[in-house]
Amino acid sequence: MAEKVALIGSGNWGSAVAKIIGGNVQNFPHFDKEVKMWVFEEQVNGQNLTEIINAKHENVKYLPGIKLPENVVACPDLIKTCEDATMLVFVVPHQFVASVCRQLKGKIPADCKAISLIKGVDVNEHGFRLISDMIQDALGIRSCVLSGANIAIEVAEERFCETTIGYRSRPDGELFKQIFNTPNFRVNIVEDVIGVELCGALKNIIAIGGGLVDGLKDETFFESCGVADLITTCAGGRNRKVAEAHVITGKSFDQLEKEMLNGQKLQGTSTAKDMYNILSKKGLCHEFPLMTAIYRICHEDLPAIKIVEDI
Ligand SMILES: NC(=O)C1=CN([C@@H]2O[C@H](COP(=O)(O)OP(=O)(O)OC[C@H]3O[C@@H](n4cnc5c(N)ncnc54)[C@H](O)[C@@H]3O)[C@@H](O)[C@H]2O)C=CC1
Ligand SMILES: O=C(CO)COP(=O)(O)O
Repeated sequence: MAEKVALIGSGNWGSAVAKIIGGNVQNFPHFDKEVKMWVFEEQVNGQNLTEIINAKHENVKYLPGIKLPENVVACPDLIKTCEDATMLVFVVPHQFVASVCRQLKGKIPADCKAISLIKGVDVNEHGFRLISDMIQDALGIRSCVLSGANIAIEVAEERFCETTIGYRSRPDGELFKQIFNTPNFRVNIVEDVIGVELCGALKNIIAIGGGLVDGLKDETFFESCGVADLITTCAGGRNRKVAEAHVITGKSFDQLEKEMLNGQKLQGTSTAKDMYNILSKKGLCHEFPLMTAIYRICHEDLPAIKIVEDI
């Protein structure tokens, strides 16, 4: 039996992946050539968005300027979009997943498979749940996840990038890879749904922080002395080289400095000590947990793994 893909969502990212999936299903004999895409219906210039998409093969509101393959068919009815599908691609903003799942509950065959491209988590009074678990719990089907360093318009313009699929069952991971992988959108699959999904959800909070900091930042940080030097030193400098060797060999920083640097001097270890002395005198260590943890690893035999726990 042919696999049939349905897309649940048609926003910026949903439309970009519709372009990829619509193209890929045509390359394999075991995929049905039609890909239905559920569109949350709305009016654009007095016309239904689904009708515009099906006439122009373009999501003029959420991904303007990008042509979608003609086998991608926009559908305003969620149930009709999914009723004959064997592979569901969830790509709605995370706040709408619960209502989508409620509508689909009991209407999806048990042998259907899902993948979530959604970056977010579901929080309630008992704690939090992965979106892929929400889908699994509601529909009784297995769900993979896909997440990566992917900006919708860049992917739609076929600029090179990679992405990660996390699977629970390897055949699911391999099957979903077939509908996403292209020469310019390279998919790697890993057996770690939780890791892939949490990376995608939590990075969005840090992205807000990144924007806030950029907004506040003194221009000096954009000179070579700022972010550029930070990236350079973390990638190729002596401080990072010796710190990595400390983890791998278990030897002290002083010993490694002698063994590896042939008389050259590490600056980070002594500066960490100088800064720690100032921070502890001023009672500010708790406000600088990264600097404090690094000082303790360098000078107080704190295990390196504590860099994660202490911050
Ligand atoms: N845009 C991007 O570059 C990327 C987005 N993502 C993730 O993909 C997920 C979906 O994002 P986008 O496709 O960008 O969507 P989007 O940000 O473009 O969201 C708008 C979509 O939500 C729909 N919508 C509005 N009200 C709704 C409702 N009540 N019920 C259901 N749908 C409703 C709209 O019709 C539209 O399709 C998000 O979790 C996002 O983090 C992941 C990677 C890249
Ligand atoms: O997930 C994304 C990049 O990986 C898209 O990020 P934004 O939702 O902030 O545009």
